[in-house]
Amino acid sequence: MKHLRFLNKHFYKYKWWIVPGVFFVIISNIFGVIPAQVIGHAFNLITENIQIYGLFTGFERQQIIYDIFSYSLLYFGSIVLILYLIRGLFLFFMRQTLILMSRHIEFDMKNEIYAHYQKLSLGFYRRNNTGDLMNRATEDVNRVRMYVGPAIMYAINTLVLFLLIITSMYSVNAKLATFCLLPLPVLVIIIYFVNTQINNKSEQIQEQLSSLSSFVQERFSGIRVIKSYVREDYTREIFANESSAYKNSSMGLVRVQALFYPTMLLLVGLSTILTVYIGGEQVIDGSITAGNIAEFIVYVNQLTFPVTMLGWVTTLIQRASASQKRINEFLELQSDIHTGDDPAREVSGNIKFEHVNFTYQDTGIKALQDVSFDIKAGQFVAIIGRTGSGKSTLANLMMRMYDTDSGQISIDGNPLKNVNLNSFRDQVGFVPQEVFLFSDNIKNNIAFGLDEVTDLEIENAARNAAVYHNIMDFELKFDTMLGERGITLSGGQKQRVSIARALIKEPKILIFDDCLSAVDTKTEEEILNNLGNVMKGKTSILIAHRISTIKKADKILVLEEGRIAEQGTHDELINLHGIYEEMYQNQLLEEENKSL
Ligand SMILES: Nc1ncnc2c1ncn2[C@@H]1O[C@H](COP(=O)(O)OP(=O)(O)OP(=O)(O)O)[C@@H](O)[C@H]1O
Repeated sequence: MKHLRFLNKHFYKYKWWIVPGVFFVIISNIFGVIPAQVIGHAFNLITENIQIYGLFTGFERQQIIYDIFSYSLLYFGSIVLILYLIRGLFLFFMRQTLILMSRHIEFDMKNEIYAHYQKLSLGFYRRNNTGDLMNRATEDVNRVRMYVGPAIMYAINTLVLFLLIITSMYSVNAKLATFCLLPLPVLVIIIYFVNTQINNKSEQIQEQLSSLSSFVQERFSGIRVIKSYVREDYTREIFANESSAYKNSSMGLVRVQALFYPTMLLLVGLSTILTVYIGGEQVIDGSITAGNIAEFIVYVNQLTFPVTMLGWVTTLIQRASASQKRINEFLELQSDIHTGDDPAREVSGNIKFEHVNFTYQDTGIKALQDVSFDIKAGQFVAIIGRTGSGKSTLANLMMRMYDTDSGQISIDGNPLKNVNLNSFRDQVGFVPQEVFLFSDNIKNNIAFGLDEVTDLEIENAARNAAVYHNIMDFELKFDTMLGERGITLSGGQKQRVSIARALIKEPKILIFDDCLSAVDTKTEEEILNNLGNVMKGKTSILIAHRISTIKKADKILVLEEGRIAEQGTHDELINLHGIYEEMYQNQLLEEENKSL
């Protein structure tokens, strides 16, 4: 329960929804209880007048008595109807305040969680899977909403109704009231246990359902592999097994639910029988009227629904508490990357690494060790090395996606940790190794990093990234949709669209993380030529595997197992006769073999 305290700030914010909401609950219940008393009076009227009516059998006056009698009944009936209508109106207001408030809180919570997630560093996203992040922002928030809305509303409703009915019952007759209420605690306990069972089974079903959806999602994403390996029958069998577990659990749930309503009706029936039996004795004693029995039967029936709700509300609160605990776990996390205190300033493009060490915390892999180098503003620097040598890690550290364990990275002489992060990242064009394009049109994908952009700027960026002609070949040109809702670009086209996204920013520093790998050598040359013009006087850092790509670089850093093994220009490195030269010779050999 203590986790739900987090919600107090929302309750405070929406106090002017809660106060009238509670008021409407009280009023609606008052109008729910009064009709029972009116029905009691009507019942008395019937029992008393029916005898008088009988006495006048054969007399003319009998018709007059009948008229008065039926008129009075109509009058009572109308009163009951009006009272229930008023109750309905207040019930409407009650839902309009309390349930609407819960929707507002749900909206605020989702926004708060989303904004918080965005602040957290890459490390957080490495440690937690996307499914879990999404569940907390949707399913868990939904469960909390069920607490702030329906659970609170029904809890107040039940409390008010109980107080009103019990007071009314005891004011009529204490003995009858006690007997009438006797089965109710048993009903509460049974409902609580049955509800817990239903809940456990529902949770189990929910888990099976999400595993079934994940299975289906994965298999359909990999449908090409399934078809090529002719594994359709095998996959269908696994699906049938998974789905049969889901069916069995669902049938278990239906069994428990089937038991629930008869049990409830049995206990309500018991209460009614007790009311009639004990009430009948009291009527004979003369301590209550027959109308009181009718009144009590209405009360008992009115209590049934809230009592059922009580069990439901308890489980809603338990679920909400568990969900809020999960939400709080993430909300209490602070990003390990904080922006520096320096004011936002224009970047010149000098980058310096001094004895930088970096280990991935989750795997313990030492990705960079004692890395030192210096990049002057305006230089074209290339980074090369075998796979896993730490090239992408280096690029990520430059973007401050992670912080170094030791050593220092400086930008224009200022430690990166002091630099205003948003302003710095705004001035860097970063093309990551794993290209990511949004399910949107090409135009919006290219313009992603900017708030305002002209069509001409988008076209120029596409030209510089050598993807303009490809885009113009599509029927809808720059309006072509990508992703699930649109066309699938080839690997090389994707890379070039994401290069255009970086170039349109006119960045002061450009970082290409192996993003020319799927581009043919001719197009690569075109892009590099364009870069020469666009990035004149600005710093470009290119991570690559092909030496032909980086030959012209002002400086080449050769990484080997997280360390800088060699650095210099192409000619200098060839003369070293080290790793670089070996890589160069191997690549020349490969080219020769290909041309044979
Ligand atoms: N997010 C991560 N969490 C844990 N370990 C990682 C992570 N990213 C990379 N590594 C490990 O760090 C080392 C360096 O990886 P990195 O991606 O920097 O290499 P790379 O030179 O860019 O490789 P490639 O050329 O194949 O892209 C590798 O051993 C890799 O397994």
